[in-house]
Amino acid sequence: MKWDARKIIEDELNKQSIFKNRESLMPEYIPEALPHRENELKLLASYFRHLIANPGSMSQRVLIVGRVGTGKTTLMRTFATNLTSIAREKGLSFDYIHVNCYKNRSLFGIVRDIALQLGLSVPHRGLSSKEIMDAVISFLDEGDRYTLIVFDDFHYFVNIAGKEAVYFITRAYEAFHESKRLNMVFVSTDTNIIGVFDPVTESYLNRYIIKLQPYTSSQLLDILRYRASLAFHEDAYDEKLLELIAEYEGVDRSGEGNARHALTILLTAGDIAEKEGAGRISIEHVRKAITIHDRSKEIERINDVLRYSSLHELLLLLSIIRLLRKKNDKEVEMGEVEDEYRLLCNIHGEIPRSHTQLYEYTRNLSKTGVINAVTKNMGNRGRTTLISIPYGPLEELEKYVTTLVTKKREIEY
Ligand SMILES: Nc1ncnc2c1ncn2[C@@H]1O[C@H](COP(=O)(O)OP(=O)(O)OP(=O)(O)O)[C@@H](O)[C@H]1O
Repeated sequence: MKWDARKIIEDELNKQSIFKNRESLMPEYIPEALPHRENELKLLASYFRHLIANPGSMSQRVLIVGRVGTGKTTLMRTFATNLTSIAREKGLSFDYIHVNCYKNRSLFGIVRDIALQLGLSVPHRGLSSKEIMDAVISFLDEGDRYTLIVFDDFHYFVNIAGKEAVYFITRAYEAFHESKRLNMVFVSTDTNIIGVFDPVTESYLNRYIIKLQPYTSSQLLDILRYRASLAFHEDAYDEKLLELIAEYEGVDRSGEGNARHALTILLTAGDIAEKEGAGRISIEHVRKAITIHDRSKEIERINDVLRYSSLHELLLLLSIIRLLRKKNDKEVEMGEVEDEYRLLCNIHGEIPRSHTQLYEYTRNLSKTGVINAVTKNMGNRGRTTLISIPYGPLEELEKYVTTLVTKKREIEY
């Protein structure tokens, strides 16, 4: 038969996909409905009632805690975007700002991000956090504006920026809040985070805390039903598949109660069926997806952490992985990691970062649980940092981090 590129492409394009809207199963998709989070949504509305009823009467601060995949980010985005449109319909100038504290881990980074999201222009250097915050408050005052700032993944900021920086943000209502235009929500997976606030803030937040419980299988089943109806054609799946996933992941069935996991498994099962040209998803496709999911659990965990890492932080991590594999050892020394890192930089045509910067990256990777780093006294050889990675397999991790490096380079160049 004649080899016909056009026909191959056309056949593929004309193939009926089982997906109606694959994107609606992606983690960043914001669904219109959040089954089993109605009460939390009501609670948020009651805490922020003043913003609509009597703007400027108070500055509210709320803490949201819950394990990974319990819907914290989606709940906040849903609440804040709806509140914004209600406020604007009432003629209020209202801004919702979502600060990602993994991406912005320093006080300056966070304050600058708030200013930028409000449309202010802020130089990279030259201004202090206090000066930028002053500019933010003046902007709000002059425009008679109100704002809700959501600090997502706040625990990263706490761990890396330290207590004083937390104090600056959480007590900003005293220093800057005379006008009562700032409202804040702190979101965290760390259920003990309340302990990092100063005593006054802690006792305040204790009254305004919303705890999201991990989902049970029957709750996950409702979520899966809803999301599957958005993502797939009706005849591409059936209830049994969803039940299998819900039972695997439900917190009452020894799963983690993580909606992200459940949705990822459904998406993977759909992808496998699509790749096989099966026309519909089978129980076997779901089983395969669960196996893949089990294998990549650790990688998925660090995926959240590494999403916003800089190119050189990733290159350093890649050096650690490569060296651990090459030496087939359980730990490696910082000095040899730096040599490997310089080698990698050379291969990629990158200028290596300084020792101090690398030390900073190591600290961050260790604090976020991607690596273990301990300083050891080596007798007359002085002190050294020993680095290990307690999960794996490293072969898969290397592939994964290499992909991240490639993607990062594509974005940067
Ligand atoms: N009640 C729900 N209904 C529908 N989808 C949900 C629900 N809860 C969570 N999800 C979905 O599960 C995924 C994870 O949710 P989300 O990112 O909000 O969780 P999270 O608690 O913020 O997790 P992380 O701590 O990892 O940021 C998203 O795709 C979200 O749309």
